[in-house]
Amino acid sequence: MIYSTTKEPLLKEWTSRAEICDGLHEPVRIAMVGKYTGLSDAYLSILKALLHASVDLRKKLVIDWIPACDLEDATEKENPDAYKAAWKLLKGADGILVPGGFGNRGVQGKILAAKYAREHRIPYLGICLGMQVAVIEFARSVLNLRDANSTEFDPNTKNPCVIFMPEGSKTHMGGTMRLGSRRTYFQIKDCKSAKLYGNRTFIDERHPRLENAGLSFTGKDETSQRMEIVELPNHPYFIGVQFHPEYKSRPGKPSPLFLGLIAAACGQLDTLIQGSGSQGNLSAKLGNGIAMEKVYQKGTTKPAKVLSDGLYSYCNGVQV
Ligand SMILES: NC(=O)CC[C@H](N)C(=O)O
Repeated sequence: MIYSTTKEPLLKEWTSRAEICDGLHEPVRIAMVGKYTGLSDAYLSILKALLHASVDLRKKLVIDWIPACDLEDATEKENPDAYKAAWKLLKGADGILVPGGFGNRGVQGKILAAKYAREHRIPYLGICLGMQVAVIEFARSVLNLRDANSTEFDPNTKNPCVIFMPEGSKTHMGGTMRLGSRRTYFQIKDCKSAKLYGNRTFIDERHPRLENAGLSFTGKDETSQRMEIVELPNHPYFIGVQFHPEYKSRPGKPSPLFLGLIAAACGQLDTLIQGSGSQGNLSAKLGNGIAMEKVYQKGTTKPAKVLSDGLYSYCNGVQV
């Protein structure tokens, strides 16, 4: 019975992606500044999302793992070699990603990474905690609120710029988070994140909080109480999101924000954004079901023709 219904597996899409992936040689270096850098599986969804986006843009993904603690002043004294190595990697990166996380350890290093990205105009994507540290850093450095902090790290801070949600637990890690797929409404049309999501008025992304002033809060929840997306409008690419876009990234359907990071890291963000929008036809199918139709040749900024079978490139899990 089974034989009569089984068809030839359709592997063409997968094999063509794998072939393209194997042939990629132009590197894009992304610094992953996290807490569990010795255990890459801790960031598996993010690695896959980075891979989906870089293969789509025909770049060979190189991940530079940077333990956030190693960027901190204390490490300079205790372990100068680790400190030097961490800063060398950060300074050599084309783009910086600060993923989600909990607890105090490494937070100062993540804040320093966000500061470096902001001041040196390096493309930055902050996810959840990565968004929160970007906001804390902005409040401290730009708004001069020296003790600005999240109440998760300093419950007594006079300048809380990240707060516990009133309905969540204040005692359990993770009790602070919104869970599942939630709607985010774009507040500003002319921002990079809205353009990358095809100029839609809202998106549904998955969560596993935030209030402030100064940065551009380009996406909020349906109550406009919770900040979901922050951007620095005058920076080449500096975006923080409270949700986790990596969960919706798929082979052939890369997450728009990861595509944006990789494109910005390669100096191709304008080309990518120009191809998006209701009239536009960017590359491949983006997350959230947005259809995109062009792919990019490696090393060029010109869209290339779609693969012969109309499918897009990907490889199955090769990590550098
Ligand atoms: N997923 C995360 O990065 C969580 C960030 C932060 N610790 C919070 O609870 O809001």
